[in-house]
Amino acid sequence: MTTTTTTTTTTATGPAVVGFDNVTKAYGDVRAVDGLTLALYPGETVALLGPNGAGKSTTLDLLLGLKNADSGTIDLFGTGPREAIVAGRVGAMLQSGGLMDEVTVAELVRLACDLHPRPYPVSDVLARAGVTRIADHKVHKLSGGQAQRVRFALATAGDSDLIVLDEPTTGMDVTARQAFWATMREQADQGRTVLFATHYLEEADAIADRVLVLHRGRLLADGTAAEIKARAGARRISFDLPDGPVDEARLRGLPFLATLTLSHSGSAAGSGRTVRIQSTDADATVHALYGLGVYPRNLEVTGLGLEQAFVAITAAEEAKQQS
Ligand SMILES: Nc1ncnc2c1ncn2[C@@H]1O[C@H](COP(=O)(O)OP(=O)(O)OP(=O)(O)O)[C@@H](O)[C@H]1O
Repeated sequence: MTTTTTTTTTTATGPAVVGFDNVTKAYGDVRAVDGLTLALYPGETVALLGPNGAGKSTTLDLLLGLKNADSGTIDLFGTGPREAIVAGRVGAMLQSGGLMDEVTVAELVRLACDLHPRPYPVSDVLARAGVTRIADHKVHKLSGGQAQRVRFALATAGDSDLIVLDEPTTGMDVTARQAFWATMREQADQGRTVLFATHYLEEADAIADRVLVLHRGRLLADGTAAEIKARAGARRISFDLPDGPVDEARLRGLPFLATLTLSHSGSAAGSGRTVRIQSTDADATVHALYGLGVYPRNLEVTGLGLEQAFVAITAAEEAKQQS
């Protein structure tokens, strides 16, 4: 089966820092990563998206040398993953990365700094990750969100060129998330590459310069969030109808309709109906709407959000594979 991907228009600066060339990794019959080819460049913030089981964690594990590929090659900074990690080129924050028990946050961060070839001062690392206040707390007594911040501190203990994050903000509150992403943006602005896997599509939309969509171990889409949304094709149309009879069947007969919902919107000014449509050709649908003699109020035509685009793209791929 061939899978098409959109072409990225991300401005690549300099040679690739990460290269996957036709990489495959299977667990028994399951191809967790299936012929993956991609390149990442300095200064990019890249979101790795995909439904559960798409192969995101396996891809990151291969990148970090925690698993070996069955075939294909992985290049990091002109070497293999393990050499790059030993050289301190990569900082990583993994989903389930166990933190040592019985040590304090400061002790653990100091250890990570000691191990890094180009460490930052411990106090800077603690401050950047927002854990100075809990520096003398025992690691095993931290809340989920605090433990995530400590993992973040460990990933930024030294001057690495690539930062790899697996579901980094899980368990963080809104303030911690915002501070976290502001720091990551700074890291990317300084020329580092930030690669993160996430299930929070609004984060990917807001943060990432480039979005990779994985599906069953294959790269389904690669582009900016705007390109991915445009690729999904559909647009949303919403409008209000004044009080009075509505011929719902005629509305449902509009061309290029994917979905239609009708809801009542009672207000002091009177009650009416709000119609929400997803259309694969919004211009034609709106034209036909006027043709029905319907005069919509507050008409809005907007693109899909990244989340809806993601669902549309992955559902279309599922349908293609099952047909
Ligand atoms: N150690 C393992 N042994 C057997 N199968 C595995 C193993 N690790 C992953 N898999 C399978 O490989 C596929 C890809 O898993 P992976 O964890 O990489 O996906 P993911 O995109 O990170 O998923 P999630 O979003 O749920 O974390 C899944 O079908 C998973 O069940």
